[in-house]
Amino acid sequence: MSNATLVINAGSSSIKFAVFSLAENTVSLHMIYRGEIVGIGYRPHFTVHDCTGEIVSVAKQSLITENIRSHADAFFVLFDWINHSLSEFLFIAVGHRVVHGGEKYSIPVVVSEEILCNLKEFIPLAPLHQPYEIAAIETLTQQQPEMRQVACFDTAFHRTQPIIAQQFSLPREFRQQGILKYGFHGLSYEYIASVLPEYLGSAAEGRVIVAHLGHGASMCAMKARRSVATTMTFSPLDGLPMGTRCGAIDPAVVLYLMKEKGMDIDAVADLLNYRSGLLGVSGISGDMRELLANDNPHAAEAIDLFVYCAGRELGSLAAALGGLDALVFTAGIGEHSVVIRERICREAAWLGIRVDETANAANNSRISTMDSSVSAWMIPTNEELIIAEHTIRVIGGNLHCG
Ligand SMILES: Nc1ncnc2c1ncn2[C@@H]1O[C@H](COP(=O)(O)OP(=O)(O)O)[C@@H](O)[C@H]1O
Ligand SMILES: CC(=O)OP(=O)(O)O
Ligand SMILES: [Mg+2]
Repeated sequence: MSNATLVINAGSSSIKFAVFSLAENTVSLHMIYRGEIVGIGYRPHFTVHDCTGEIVSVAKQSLITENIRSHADAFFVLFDWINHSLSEFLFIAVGHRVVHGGEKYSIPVVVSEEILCNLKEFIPLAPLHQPYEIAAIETLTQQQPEMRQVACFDTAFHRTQPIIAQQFSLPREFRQQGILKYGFHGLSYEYIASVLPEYLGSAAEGRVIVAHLGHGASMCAMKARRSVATTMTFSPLDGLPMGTRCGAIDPAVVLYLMKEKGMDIDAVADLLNYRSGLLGVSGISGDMRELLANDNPHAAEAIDLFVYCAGRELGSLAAALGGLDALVFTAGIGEHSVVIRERICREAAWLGIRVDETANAANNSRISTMDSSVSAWMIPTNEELIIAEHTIRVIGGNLHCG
């Protein structure tokens, strides 16, 4: 049996996972399997790839996949696959993405009963993520009580931001109560920051905006590879419009809906989290790929709004950085949608970005022309690797990555 670590990354519409083997003495990490259950709740699909990128399990899963209607179903299918297919590995630890760590958790931790209790307090702030991440930890605790489980937080990367970027203009006592701009997608940004020099060379230490555009979407302004500002704030609801989330909205809209339209808290929460964004505006789907393939004008309107908001947020983050050296696209939409990348780059032409249509269409890493004063890039994210590295370090491994 060889030692391995399992990583679970529960997103709002997907559960991604990866298995890393661990060499006995050197403790170096090698990814051996990577898989995902995507489209949970609308069009579930389960795939597993080996380290060469070959699909090792999918066709056989199609029957099971039909039964995945919720994150709970997805975990059942995933753990069943792991128990049956990975019996040659001895898992020494499991690393989890946990979206909200609040003020208290700014570094990864080994999960205890007390920590789990604290993390449950953040469920109302991240209802599309935190419950599923906690469910994954609890399911594993039941199955294997001795397993060390490490929580790695999406919020942690942003704790380097200047206080002014983390503050709301509310009376001081609210800050003491933890009403702060936390920021999210931090594990993805941490990975991108770690590989930026490989792509950008010395420009990696300059002013870079990373656009994590997935089912949830945000942007992060980095100076010298550290977060200085981001579009998501107190919860993963703020900033850009997303698959089903509204993004930035005047808080008076909430007050109006409740006071004048008789909507209660649950109805408003449901509206803003599950019925808005691309889904709400199009009335068709929250999935960017489906909207791009649909010729209904409402689909086009939802995409136009997404691109427009991304363009405006880019301007705001460039202002926070005092200029811009590079723009990086990542996550589901950022990595795969040639059209959205090109349109956002065109919105940012005034900042000095000139998209290279051929390079963009070919999904090259560099997607801007060589004479573009601000370079643009597509860099696939790898939240799982960052989680695995943290997990091994937290349990005391002396890590060299491979
Ligand atoms: N080829 C593509 N073109 C456009 N959008 C895509 C493409 N591939 C994936 N996407 C979009 O990426 C989003 C999912 O991103 P992902 O980062 O995997 O999600 P999650 O936030 O659940 O981790 C969906 O909106 C999906 O439609
Ligand atoms: C924080 C967040 O929105 O995550 P995801 O993009 O995985 O939904
Ligand atoms: Mg994600």
